Amino acid sequence: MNSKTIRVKIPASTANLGPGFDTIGMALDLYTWIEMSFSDETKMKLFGDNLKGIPTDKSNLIYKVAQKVFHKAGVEQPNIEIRMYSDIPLTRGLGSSASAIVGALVAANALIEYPFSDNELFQMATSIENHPDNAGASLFGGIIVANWDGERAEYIRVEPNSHLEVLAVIPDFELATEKSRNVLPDQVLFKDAVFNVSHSSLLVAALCTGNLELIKHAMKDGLHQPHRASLIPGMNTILAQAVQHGALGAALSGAGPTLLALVHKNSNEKKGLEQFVMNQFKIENIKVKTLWLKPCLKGAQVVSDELSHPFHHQGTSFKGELKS
Ligand SMILES: Nc1ncnc2c1ncn2[C@@H]1O[C@H](COP(=O)(O)OP(=O)(O)O)[C@@H](O)[C@H]1O
Ligand SMILES: N[C@@H](CCOP(=O)(O)O)C(=O)O
Repeated sequence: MNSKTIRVKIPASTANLGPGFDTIGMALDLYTWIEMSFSDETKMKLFGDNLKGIPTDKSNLIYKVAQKVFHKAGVEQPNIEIRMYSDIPLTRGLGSSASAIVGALVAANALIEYPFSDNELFQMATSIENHPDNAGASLFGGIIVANWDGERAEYIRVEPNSHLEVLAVIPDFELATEKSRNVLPDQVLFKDAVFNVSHSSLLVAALCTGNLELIKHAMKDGLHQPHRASLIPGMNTILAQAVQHGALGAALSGAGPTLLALVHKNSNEKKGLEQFVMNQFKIENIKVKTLWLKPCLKGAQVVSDELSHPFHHQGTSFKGELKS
């Protein structure tokens, strides 16, 4: 057993981008940090408010995913120490589970000297998370267009246009992905399928060519957002009117409840858009937090500089140890 400590920084992700259900994802500059090392006994320490309620025993997701990597590599159930901090809120549609899974895979793989390629990690991440767009975005950064047939995932990474900025509006209630998937129908009408194929294809073409003006026509969905609207009061109005208030396009982020607007970074309507969205949620008596984010170009990275790690910074968003 080696005595090194691996530190990994993993971006959040927004899935679907409207019509690209389970297909189009984008990494965002909001991060989870994981430290992993071999140890005499298994220990976990969680830092910061966002990880409240996460188990610190062997049922922990990071622990279980890391053990899958060790098992696949023929390393039998080592004890590990895990330390983790996250700025990504849980169950809000910003891919916290995918970032955790990707972080565990990357950290465990690095700890045992990289037996698995990035593509093998992508296959493992997708088979655990089930959403290749979240998993791919957290692993590779940028925009990921992906598919998953239940056995194998394919993806293409698209470089986000440098003018893109993102307004994330995060309601103060949780919505588990499972609950938000349970409201979806088993079957859809042919015309709704055609609507989504055409809009999703147009969106990918717009993102690939940097045609930001097309986004407002392309970022429309008839497959999942209408069914989820009852879970997010105010969503329909916001999505219908965001473009009039300066957004390039708007969508439910992942399974929600976060709403996401794509915005030109030089737009002079940013404040107005933010105010509009906050007002709509206020009408519904829902408290929200707004974050201006950028697409994250880099995926999960092993960080060698110990001082760049938030555990070692005082005065950042680090709030202290929760439990050990
Ligand atoms: N850093 C983490 N460590 C352990 N488990 C995590 C972590 N982040 C997320 N999870 C698990 O994933 C769940 C949230 O997943 P999900 O409902 O898909 O929402 P999200 O949109 O945030 O991915 C959490 O309730 C928790 O069980
Ligand atoms: N395509 C999935 C995306 C789930 O993403 P999350 O960030 O909410 O976990 C869906 O829409 O159900």
